[in-house]
Amino acid sequence: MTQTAAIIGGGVIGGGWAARFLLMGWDVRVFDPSPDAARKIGEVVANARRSLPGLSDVALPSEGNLSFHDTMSDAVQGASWIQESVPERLPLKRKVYQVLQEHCAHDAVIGSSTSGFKPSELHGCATRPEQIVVAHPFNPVYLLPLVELVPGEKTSPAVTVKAKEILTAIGMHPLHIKAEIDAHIADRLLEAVWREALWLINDGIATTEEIDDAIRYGFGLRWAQMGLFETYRIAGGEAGMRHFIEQFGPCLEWPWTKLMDVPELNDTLIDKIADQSDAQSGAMSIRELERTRDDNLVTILRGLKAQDWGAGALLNTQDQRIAGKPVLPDDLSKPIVTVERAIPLDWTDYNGHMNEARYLQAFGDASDRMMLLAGVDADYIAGGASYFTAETHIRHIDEVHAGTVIRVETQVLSGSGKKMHLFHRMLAGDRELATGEHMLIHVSLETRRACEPSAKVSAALQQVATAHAALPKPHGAGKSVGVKG
Ligand SMILES: NC(=O)C1=CN([C@@H]2O[C@H](COP(=O)(O)OP(=O)(O)OC[C@H]3O[C@@H](n4cnc5c(N)ncnc54)[C@H](O)[C@@H]3O)[C@@H](O)[C@H]2O)C=CC1
Ligand SMILES: C[N+](C)(C)CC(=O)CC(=O)[O-]
Repeated sequence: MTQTAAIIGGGVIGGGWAARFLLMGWDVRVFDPSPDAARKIGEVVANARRSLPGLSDVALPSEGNLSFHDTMSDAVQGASWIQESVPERLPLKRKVYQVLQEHCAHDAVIGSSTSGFKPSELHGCATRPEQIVVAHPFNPVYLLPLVELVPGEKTSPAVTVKAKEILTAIGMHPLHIKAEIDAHIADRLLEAVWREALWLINDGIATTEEIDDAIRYGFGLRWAQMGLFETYRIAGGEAGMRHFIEQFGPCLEWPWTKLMDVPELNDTLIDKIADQSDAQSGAMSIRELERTRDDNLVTILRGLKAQDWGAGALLNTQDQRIAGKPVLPDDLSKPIVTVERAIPLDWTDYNGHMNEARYLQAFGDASDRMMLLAGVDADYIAGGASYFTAETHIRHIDEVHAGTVIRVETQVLSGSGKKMHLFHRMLAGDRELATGEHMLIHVSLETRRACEPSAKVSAALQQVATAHAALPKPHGAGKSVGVKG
């Protein structure tokens, strides 16, 4: 059954939550008194639609239904998750809980996006504090998986468990923070960097652009994949963390930072920062900057996916959860769907459509899936045998663009002996985009020479090939590159 999330406050963060829930198949009900809320959320959801589905190598659930409501009482109807993302003002947040708890389900999770308030501060005079937990996300919520999950003393442990389950199911990484502190973990770290950056501008040492360059050409890249401690462990050389601390620990007592001192945010400093930021980035609109940010994040995240590391490993686990266990379909009277996915942003090229290399990647993924369905899984490969592709013929029939959901249907032309002869058709709906004919040979990973597959794999392939032999020979099968005239 489709689940429902209520979004209370649909600004930058509420819009991001709405987009993530929606694209993960939830119905989303929004309450925000601003007349601009529907337009703004529409724009955030449009950004999410072009970026999020391509992070996954399998098809996401069908998108849920987005609706806007005039009252909070209406918005929370049927919601099992309620996310409060109203402005960072404690009396306002407390008032919101009072109103929504009069109308929401008692077993719904109420998450707060608060960047800085502790859950016990939010609990204040709530009717049922046990329902309320801090769920602090990062912008853009639809791409970044981290959510700091901070239960308060009065939060029910069952709510924390349910919150973890739901956040994991929508592709997030709930980081359970056991102690309540102002600004949780990440904003405490970010604020230290932000404070130093303000000093550097105030003192005329660096501009906004120079500070951003210092981050994005250097340690920002490192932090995307290993964080602070693993990075510094490596920086200690072979002696690791102990040597690193010996060498750089004393610097903490030197005047490298301005510590807790904050520059006065007077008009002069605010004008200086805003003017420098305009000079640095003013040529692009916020929406253009968002799209550039999203393109870059998708590329980084997909790179981490290939390494099965950090946030990329999380995405791979999510894909496996969605795809389920590979089993041959009962009905073999038609080709097998071996790939169903959205085209990622980084698969397109200077012609504005999917690059030719990615057709091979999609067909390669289809062959991998067929191998898995036949029983050639990680254990089989670790046992010393696999398939190598010996020959490929791709026909490019129609263009395909980022975000389009494609499907590859695979017909097994032959599966006897050492050969696996596959014919893949790539489609978007009924539109044929490409075909790929592939000959794979079963090999011993020890000798690197052809050998017979196991009896189990052989039988599975034979079963499919026999059933598929009743299908018409696919158009284009057995063709070489055509030369007309
Ligand atoms: N902007 C950011 O980078 C991040 C913000 N947060 C947190 O998310 C929360 C929201 O922040 P933003 O989205 O940035 O603010 P925002 O100003 O973009 O959005 C707030 C939205 O709440 C609406 N609103 C005001 N009163 C309301 C009410 N009584 N009921 C329902 N909606 C109401 C406003 O119309 C507005 O659309 C804050 O607690 C903030 O600390 C968390 C992570 C990052
Ligand atoms: C600036 N901020 C405190 C609202 C930032 C956050 O809370 C998280 C983020 O996305 O950086």
